[in-house]
Amino acid sequence: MGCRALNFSNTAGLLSSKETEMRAGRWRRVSLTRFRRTSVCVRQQWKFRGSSRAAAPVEAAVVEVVEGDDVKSTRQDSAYPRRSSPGHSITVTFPDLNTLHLSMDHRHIFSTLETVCEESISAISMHSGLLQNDATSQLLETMRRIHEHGQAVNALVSGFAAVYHHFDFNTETPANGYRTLVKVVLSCVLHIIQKGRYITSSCGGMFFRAEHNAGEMKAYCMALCQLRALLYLAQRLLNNNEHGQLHSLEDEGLSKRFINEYTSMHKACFYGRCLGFQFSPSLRPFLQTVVISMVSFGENYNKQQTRLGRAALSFITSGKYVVDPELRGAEFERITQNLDMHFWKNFWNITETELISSLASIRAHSVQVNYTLTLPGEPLSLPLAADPSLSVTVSPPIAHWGPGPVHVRLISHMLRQGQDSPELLSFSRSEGSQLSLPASLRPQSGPLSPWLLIHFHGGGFVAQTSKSHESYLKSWSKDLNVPILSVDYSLAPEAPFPRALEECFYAYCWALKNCQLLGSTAECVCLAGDSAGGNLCITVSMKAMSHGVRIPDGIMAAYPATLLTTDASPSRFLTLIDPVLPLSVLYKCVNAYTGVDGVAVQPRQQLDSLSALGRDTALLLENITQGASSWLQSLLDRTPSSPTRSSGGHQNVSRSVDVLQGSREFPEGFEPLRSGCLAEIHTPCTPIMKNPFVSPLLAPDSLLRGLPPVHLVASELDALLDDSVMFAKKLKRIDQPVTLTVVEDIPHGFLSLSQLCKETKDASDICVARIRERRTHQQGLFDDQTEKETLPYTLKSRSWTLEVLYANHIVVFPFR
Ligand SMILES: CCCCCCCC/C=C\CCCCCCCC(=O)O[C@H]1CC[C@@]2(C)C(=CC[C@H]3[C@@H]4CC[C@H]([C@H](C)CCCC(C)C)[C@@]4(C)CC[C@@H]32)C1
Repeated sequence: MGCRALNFSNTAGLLSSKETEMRAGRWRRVSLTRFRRTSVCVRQQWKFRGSSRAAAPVEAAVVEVVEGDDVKSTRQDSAYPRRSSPGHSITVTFPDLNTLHLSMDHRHIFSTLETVCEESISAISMHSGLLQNDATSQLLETMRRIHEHGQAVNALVSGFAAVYHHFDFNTETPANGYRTLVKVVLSCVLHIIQKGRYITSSCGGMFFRAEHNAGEMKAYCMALCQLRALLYLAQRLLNNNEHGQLHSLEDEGLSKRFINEYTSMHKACFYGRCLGFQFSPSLRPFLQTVVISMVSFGENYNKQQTRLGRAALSFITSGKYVVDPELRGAEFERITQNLDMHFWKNFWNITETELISSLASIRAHSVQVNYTLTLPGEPLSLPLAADPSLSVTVSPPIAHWGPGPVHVRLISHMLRQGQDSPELLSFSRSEGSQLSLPASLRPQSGPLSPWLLIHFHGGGFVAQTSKSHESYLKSWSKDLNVPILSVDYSLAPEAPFPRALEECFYAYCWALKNCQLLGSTAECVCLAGDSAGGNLCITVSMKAMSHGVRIPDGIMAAYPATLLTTDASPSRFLTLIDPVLPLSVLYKCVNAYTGVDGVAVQPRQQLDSLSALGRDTALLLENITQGASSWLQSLLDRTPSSPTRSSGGHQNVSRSVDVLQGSREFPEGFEPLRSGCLAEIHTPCTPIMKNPFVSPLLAPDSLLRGLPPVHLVASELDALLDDSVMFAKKLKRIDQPVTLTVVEDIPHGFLSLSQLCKETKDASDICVARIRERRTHQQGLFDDQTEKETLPYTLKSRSWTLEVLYANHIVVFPFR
């Protein structure tokens, strides 16, 4: 058989032939290998033209072909037995199932869900007949529940779909928390459809693993039930809020009630089998690794003294969480609800251990300059922006423990003038091997760059450093051909607000004054930051305005936190299901930064890393022995009725919280699943949280007017999406220059994951392009001939291509 195109009438039974034709232009041809006379198989190779989803693989699909060219039915199934016998090759036009829901009406999805439920119920009943065992009856019960949830969720989704466009930033950027919730629900339903189809078609087979499939379905059923609860909460929010407003700013009581609900709701199902179902498939293995590492680290957290020791022990105990997703989910829920801030600081800083940072640096670009510097805490005199003949004195950071130095890291792809000057080197800290190179071995220094990028890292104000963000900064320095100064501000809870802000502002002013030492003429200075760092970019600029010093030429804030109050918003409901930012952890960050936890304030101690490493290594052997025995012990101890396990169970969970029974956030007859362990969320709403320098979204217009152009790059599946949407709207309302780009399918913190897959790399490239846009504005800088000659790798020519690509990255949301 030669190559020919199949006339395909229905994909996964979800598209009508008319729609199929309409969307034909979006499909590409893929090659299929023929297995038997009537079936063909395609694996992980569907691509969607011109979309950021381009590389998203889809699990295997089986297409059944009847006579001629017509496809009778299609199934998607990762577990479908694949025979590897070589066969004929045919070509079929096939859409990406991942993008299918983008082009579909949600009603269609729900009617398919209904059919799938009915078909699977009758197939299971038919095949199991009188010999129903535990697993098959569980499966039947689960399908019935899904059917019921599906009907209720369908009505809710229709309600949101009718109004959610009112909350968008503009028509080109259709994104807000309501749309996100709907998208997450539909993604869950599509997973159920896919698994349901498989069950229907294979439950009669000899190799059908009823118990495994019942477990999978049950997990998705629980997820759907909890998502239904979130939709009810979001519906309340929608009814309560003013037109176009996403946060419940006017009603603190409502947020408190939501938080009470949240604390008791079951979450483990989102961290077990369904972990990261909402994200791009290429990220799921990584998320699994992070969650497994986290629970193993958490289990050993109180037992061990050192980070390295804990890491080794965690590695050993992680085995049980790999094989048992329910146990993993329950443990993750327990950890996120109860462990203290220091656990998160330690775990989030795990990337700084020698082993992980050297692994990460293997793929990172190499740079000629990577120095850590300590800026002395001395007053600076800077010219007034309004009248440069006058000057203003900027005092060093003083909050909480008086004047002190500020730590920074200078990263530059190429060595430039000033960067090897004795004056700069006098600020250097021990790290940075290039500094010790004899002059003869040092690369020749290039010219000063006309611009400078100042970076503030994320990490919830409590964790991470410029080093954790080094890998993407190195490639930015190359792509943008710019020196980058990343600030290692002091972290909470030891250093609450305003210490970090003061340090960042001081570093900004120092860089303006000493730009030549950093290899720049500072004709164009941009600020960039992610998450908590995005917040600092905005607040540092506000501080520059209020001090009368020069403001930066542009801001690029990736998924920034702009509102640090406890107000609910639809995207914030994602914290119930998000493995990266669970609500209880966010609260701990906010409380630490705003000083609510009242931890004793003390200057940051710089640990002598060499002696720490020595001590770590000494304890490592001891830990490994202990770890191995404790893992064996835990395996022996495990019984099916152990308390941790039972919290993942359907029935146990729903009965576990009597206190909240009868709470009426939900309609009669519905109750979400409850958790076995309550989260401890301490939520005082203090005035400091409303301080505009903590929550710039609440800043009066007068404080925001005069800000430089702000480029926000947010993630559609991020709990902080609404923070970006509302901040962009606020700036637009007062005619401030602002752009909002929303990327799909990747979580909060995607910059830290930019080496992981194409989607995160593309998102990082968008951030680069947004920063580059500022430079494009400064035409003069671009025409600098010396710059072009000495730097052949400048990506000026590529920027056009990228700009075309970006248009596709702006979320095109289908559910209007
Ligand atoms: C019920 C509704 C009420 C809603 C009320 C909401 C109230 C919330 C209020 C305010 C919100 C704003 C608070 C401040 C937000 C700050 C956010 C903020 O800055 O969050 C960052 C926190 C660190 C992190 C999670 C992140 C990004 C990347 C992550 C890193 C990626 C890889 C790293 C792993 C450790 C690597 C492991 C390797 C291994 C295989 C062992 C990992 C996960 C470390 C943590 C970071 C985002």
